[in-house]
Formats: sequence, structure tokens, C-alpha cells
Amino acid sequence: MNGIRVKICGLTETSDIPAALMAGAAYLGFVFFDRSPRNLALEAASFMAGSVPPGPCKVALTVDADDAFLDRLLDRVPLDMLQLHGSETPERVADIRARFGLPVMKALGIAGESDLAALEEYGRAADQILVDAKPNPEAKLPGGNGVAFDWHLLAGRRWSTPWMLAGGLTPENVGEAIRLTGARQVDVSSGVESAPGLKDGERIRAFCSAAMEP
Ligand SMILES: O=C(O)c1ccccc1N[C@@H]1O[C@H](COP(=O)(O)O)[C@@H](O)[C@H]1O
Repeated sequence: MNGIRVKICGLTETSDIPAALMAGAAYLGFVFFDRSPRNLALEAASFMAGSVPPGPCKVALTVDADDAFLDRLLDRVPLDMLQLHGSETPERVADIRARFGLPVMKALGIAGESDLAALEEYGRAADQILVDAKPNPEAKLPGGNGVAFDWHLLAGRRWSTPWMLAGGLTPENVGEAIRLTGARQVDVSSGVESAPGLKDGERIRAFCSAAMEP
């Protein structure tokens, strides 16, 4: 074991939870975004998150959610962290963190060198940064598209805020992604699916072992 922490995002079936936990995932991600094939209703999410034993971090992924939605979400679903995957400003990130009392992970899209400055800026407002690929302008979703960015952009860089690597990771490429970027945490959604929104237990297991026992 190398201490790498894995997040499996976009769980949609109750059976995904034991599959992710038995594979060793440290974070379980639940998506609340209408356009996503992984979107969960609050009732289903409440049941699924309620079935998670103490230990793993239960993360809610939202996209430019307003306070009323976050109030309803946190009233009904037992959660440990909010992942903000829209165009939230640093001020909005700080406001959500203060208002809702949960750690916040802000997702940032990277396509080139010039996108890296935002990591410093948002690192002052968020508890963690999720470093993801910038979506193509035609993409229907702001994330979860199975697209990677050039990992060399992160080589040799250090940030004081904890961060997690995401975007197009798979059981086949996660070892190389960790080697090139120095990531200590990785996040995957579509790379461990058999179809959009359907997690594959065998690919979850393969991903976790490729990340944690290279
Ligand atoms: O997974 C989704 O449906 C999703 C929807 C809206 C925003 C983000 C979404 N997923 C996140 O995107 C990254 C990368 O996903 P992938 O592994 O490339 O499929 C990951 O952080 C997911 O949490």
C-alpha cells in the first residue's frame, strides 16, 4: 500500500457502495446535477449515503447549486464534503464553506499552463482542489466526460492545499498519471463504468489496486 487515496464518484446503485469500500476507496461521490447520467434524487441518495459505515468520506457533487438546494440536500442526506464542480467564484466557495459547515472541494478545469494560477487562488478558499480536465466547449457536462489533460503540466509542482487528480482516469492509466503528477489522491467516474451511470465492480477493484498497489 502506498497511501494513495481513491475517490469513486457517481455511484448510482446501492451495490456500488460495498464494491467501492471493499476495493479500498476513501471517498464516495454522489452526483446532484440533472443533466448527468449519474444524477441522484435526494431520497435515493439519502438511502445510499445512510448505508455507508463510519469512515469513508461521503462527497456531494453539485454544479452552481443555490443555497436553497444545498439546504435541502444537507437536511436529507448524511454527507461529509461538498464538491463544487461549476463556475463558483472563490467568494462563493468561501461563503458555502462558512454557511454549511462542511469541508469544500473546488473542481478546476485544466487545459494549459495558464489555468494553473487558479489553483493558488481557489486554494485559499477551499479545503481541497480537484484538478480535472477542462471540458470541451461542446461537452454536455462540466465533468465526468472521461477526458484527460496533459499530466506533464503538473509535474514537479507543489501546492499547500491538498489536491486530487481527476479527468479520464482508468485502471489502465492511473499508475502513469500518479507517477507523472505526484498526485496522492485520485478521482474516477466514467473510467470504472460499463455504460454511462453504471459502475462496474471489477473495474472499481482494478482501479483501486492499480492506484494503491502499483
Ligand atoms: O460524473 C458526472 O456526471 C459529473 C457531472 C458534472 C460535473 C462533474 C462530474 N463528474 C466529475 O468529473 C470528474 C472526472 O470524471 P471522469 O472520471 O473523467 O468521468 C470527476 O471528478 C467526477 O467527480
